[in-house]
Amino acid sequence: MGLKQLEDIWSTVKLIPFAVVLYDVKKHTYKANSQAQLIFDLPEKHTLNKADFKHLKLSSPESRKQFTIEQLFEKYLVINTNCHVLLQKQTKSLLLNAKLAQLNKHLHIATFEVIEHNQDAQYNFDKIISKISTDLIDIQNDNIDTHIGFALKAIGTVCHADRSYLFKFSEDGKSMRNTHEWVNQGIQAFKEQLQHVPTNSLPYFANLMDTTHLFKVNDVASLPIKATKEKQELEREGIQSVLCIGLRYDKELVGFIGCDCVKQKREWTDLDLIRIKLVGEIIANAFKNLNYKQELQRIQQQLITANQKLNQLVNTDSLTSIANRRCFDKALESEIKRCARAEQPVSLIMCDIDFFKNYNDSYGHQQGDEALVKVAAALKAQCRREGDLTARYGGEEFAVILPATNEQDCLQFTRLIQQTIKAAGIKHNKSSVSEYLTLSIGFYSAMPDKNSTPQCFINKADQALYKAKETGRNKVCQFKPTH
Ligand SMILES: Nc1nc2c(ncn2[C@@H]2O[C@H](COP(=O)(O)OP(=O)(O)OP(=O)(O)O)[C@@H](O)[C@H]2O)c(=O)[nH]1
Repeated sequence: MGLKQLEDIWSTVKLIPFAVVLYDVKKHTYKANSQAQLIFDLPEKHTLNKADFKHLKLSSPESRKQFTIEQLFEKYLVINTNCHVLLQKQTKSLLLNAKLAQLNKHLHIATFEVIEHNQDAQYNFDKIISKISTDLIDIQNDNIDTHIGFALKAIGTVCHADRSYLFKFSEDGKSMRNTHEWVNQGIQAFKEQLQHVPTNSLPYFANLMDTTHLFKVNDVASLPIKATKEKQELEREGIQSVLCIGLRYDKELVGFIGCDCVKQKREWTDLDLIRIKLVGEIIANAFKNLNYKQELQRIQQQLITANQKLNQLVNTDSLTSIANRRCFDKALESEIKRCARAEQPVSLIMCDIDFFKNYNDSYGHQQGDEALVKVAAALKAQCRREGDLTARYGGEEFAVILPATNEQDCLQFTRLIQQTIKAAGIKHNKSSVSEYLTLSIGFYSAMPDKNSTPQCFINKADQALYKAKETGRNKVCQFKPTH
């Protein structure tokens, strides 16, 4: 082909109102009109070569496979004369609709139309998708609606729709409900009206959803006769084009995600389909995760409650509901250590009901039990400071741990115990010390050090209690070391 002929062709085709690139297969040279120079950042040269296109990153938006301008002409022309090309520049990316044609044996032509300016950060689809998936991965029940709202807005905007939404089918599949909706400015929302839509009121739609999980209508006006009900409903909502994709949960169809075009019709592209499907799958997965998470939380809570109950059970005396011996042993050990570190005294009181055998014999074992409950409650009521602990040590013997309490304060405390028991007025006609039930009390107060043991405290308080019993009962004795 002569140069003159080429220039003649170029002088015409460069005027096409799109970006135009001409490729001379034989010479491996290119021509680009001013729009193509602008879109591809090409130098304003009469003839270009491969090197002038080197900075371009071209890829297929579906497969992400990269190719050069040469490959676009040579390979893609054979496969497809009409394709989408993703052009990535340094700061932005553009989605182009490319149309390729062979003008003659040596001359190929490509026109490019920008169909999407992806540079707007908010709607860069990749960014949106990664944001939606990250947001929805660790979703909590209280913010799922916000994230779904964002995802619907994103997909609606990216697919140039006026409305996007989620629908859920009822358990029995007999009705559907619009759960989330995004509408573009000036577009009427229909969510409130679409809460209990019987599935059989849209049989054509329901059948397609069931079988293909897809309802794609580029022009509502051209819906077939068998879709009359759907056509009526879509026209009532002012919809010109609609695309709905089924959502599945454990292989079961649970709902669908969809986009409507109201202001103008849309030829839904494969890319629209891929994108809506992707967002739908992310949302369906989020619901799945949320369900798992809620179930897990419920089980965890049950375990925590069961554990708390168990803990309470193993540390509580079943008759008196105060701390049992096990709990006492743990508490005494830790209080001794804590007071040793804080250089504070610890007091241990041991109390034993006087003539309790006689009490049981006289009033019966059951009333004996009731007396034990009353004594336990009276002792517990005196323990008002944090760390104080009353425990049933065994049988009719009780112990009180008073951390950070010296011997004077402990003595005062034992007097209070005596008064409280007296005030309880539990009749005991078989006691030789009083007509009421009384306690013998022994205590030991000391400043613990790192070598102090619980056993040492127990032994000494016990010795004091023994002394109280030996020397008349209904009295308080303190352990004093003999020098
Ligand atoms: N009702 C009842 N009695 C109990 C319980 N645990 C121990 N006892 C009784 O408490 C009595 C304790 O008797 P002893 O150890 O002889 O002492 P005491 O009769 O209180 O005499 P002193 O301690 O010497 O004043 C026994 O008869 C036990 O059966 C209990 O849970 N319920």
